[in-house]
Amino acid sequence: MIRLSSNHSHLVSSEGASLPEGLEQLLQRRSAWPLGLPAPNGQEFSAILQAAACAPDHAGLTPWRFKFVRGGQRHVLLERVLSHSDAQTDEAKTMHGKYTAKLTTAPLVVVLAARLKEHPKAPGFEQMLTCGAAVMNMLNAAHLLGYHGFWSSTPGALGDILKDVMGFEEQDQMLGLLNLGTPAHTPTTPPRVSAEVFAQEWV
Ligand SMILES: Cc1cc2nc3c(=O)[nH]c(=O)nc-3n(C[C@H](O)[C@H](O)[C@H](O)COP(=O)(O)O)c2cc1C
Repeated sequence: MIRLSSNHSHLVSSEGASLPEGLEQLLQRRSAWPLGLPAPNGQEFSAILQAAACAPDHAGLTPWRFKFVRGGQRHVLLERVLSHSDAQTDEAKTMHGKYTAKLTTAPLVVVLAARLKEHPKAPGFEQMLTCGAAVMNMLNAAHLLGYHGFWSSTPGALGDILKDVMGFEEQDQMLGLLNLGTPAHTPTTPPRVSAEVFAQEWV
């Protein structure tokens, strides 16, 4: 059994034994930006994608949809995005630099979407939570493989443009980008919030 340590700063087993290595590793996960090479290789990325399928999924609806882009193809995608009619407004033009950074910094970019269905037992919000869990599983899988990830938004028109350019379906809701790769320097990050802030035993 896992419990809070006496100073509530970390988790220990009830016997005071150290945690399983996998959990110790999980507790070290941090996002990082910017990301560069190396990126997960094909086999590693397959495992990362498969981790999405381990998300809890009420009624087994598989409500997440991803399209990914890597290497030189990121620049092909960027060109299609920047030349899209929705990217020609004055407002959108001010975002071109941001779109460029978002799509071409990390070596592997997964474009995330939710494809929700009507279901009598699994309402849309549950399906959306499943999508979040699927992405979180991918972040954790990447971390366990020694890479870093960064989940980022698609500001302005970027989400809708990617939806169109990459061939998502009309009903898909864009959920941002999962960037994968390796930071140039190990990020220094603040400590995590203590579990007692958000979880109390009800007695
Ligand atoms: C859906 C979603 C979108 C996000 N978009 C951005 C973003 O565009 N820019 C940003 O700085 N952080 C964004 N974040 C937060 C980062 O992904 C990251 O969680 C944050 O920097 C904290 O790092 P940590 O994961 O190590 O706690 C987003 C998070 C989520 C869940």
